[in-house]
Amino acid sequence: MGVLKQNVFLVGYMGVGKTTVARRLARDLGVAAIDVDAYLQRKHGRDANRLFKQRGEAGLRRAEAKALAECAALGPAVISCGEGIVALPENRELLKTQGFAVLLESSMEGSLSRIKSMRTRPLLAQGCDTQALWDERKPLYDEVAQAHVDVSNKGTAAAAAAIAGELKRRGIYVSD
Ligand SMILES: Nc1ncnc2c1ncn2[C@@H]1O[C@H](COP(=O)(O)OP(=O)(O)O)[C@@H](O)[C@H]1O
Ligand SMILES: O=C(O)C1=C[C@@H](OP(=O)(O)O)[C@@H](O)[C@H](O)C1
Ligand SMILES: [Mg+2]
Repeated sequence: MGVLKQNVFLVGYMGVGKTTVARRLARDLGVAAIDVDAYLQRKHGRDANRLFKQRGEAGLRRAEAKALAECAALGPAVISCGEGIVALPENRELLKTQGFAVLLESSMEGSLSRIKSMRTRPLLAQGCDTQALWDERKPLYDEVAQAHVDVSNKGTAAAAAAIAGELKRRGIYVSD
C-alpha cells in the first residue's frame, strides 16, 4: 500500500464510470473513496434527483458546490464527481487547485449506453439534449483535467489500473 499525496478528482460525462472506477481505484490503492453524489445524498437525506426537483438545477449546483468543498477537505481521497460539477467556475477553480483532476474519456454514446435507468440522472430524466450537454461540458472538462484516461475499451479494473499508473508516474500516489 502507499500514500495519496493529494485529492484525485474523477470527472467526465454521465455513465463514463466515475463512481464505479473511483471505488475500484481507491480499493486497489488502499485509500479512501468519496462520491460527491453519495455525500450529497447523505447530507441532505435525499438524492440529487429530488434536490433537482425541489430546488431546480441552480439549487442542485449550489448544494453540490458545498458538498464538493466538504469532500475535498476530508481528503486526500479519490473523489468521484457528478458530470455537472464543472458547470460552476468556483468548482473548476477548486478542481484545479485542491487536487489532481483526471478526465475519464469515452464516446458520448458509449457512456450513455451504460446507464440502465434514465430516471437516475436528473438531466436525462427531464429529456435534456445530450449532444448539446456534451458540447457544453467538453471544454470545461478539458480546462480542469490534468490527465486524460481513455476508458472506452476498458473494464473497471483496467480503467482503475490505468489511472493508478498515471498517479504513480506523477508521484501523486507513492508506494511504501
Ligand atoms: N469500465 C467499465 N466497464 C463496464 N461497465 C462499467 C464501467 N464503468 C462503469 N460501468 C457501469 O456503467 C454504469 C455507470 O457507471 P457509473 O460509475 O455510475 O458512471 P458515472 O458515475 O460516471 O455516471 C454502471 O452500471 C457501472 O457498473
Ligand atoms: O448533472 C449532474 O451533475 C448529475 C450527474 C449524475 O452523476 P454522474 O455524472 O455520476 O452520472 C447524477 O448522478 C447526479 O445526480 C447529478
Ligand atoms: Mg457517478
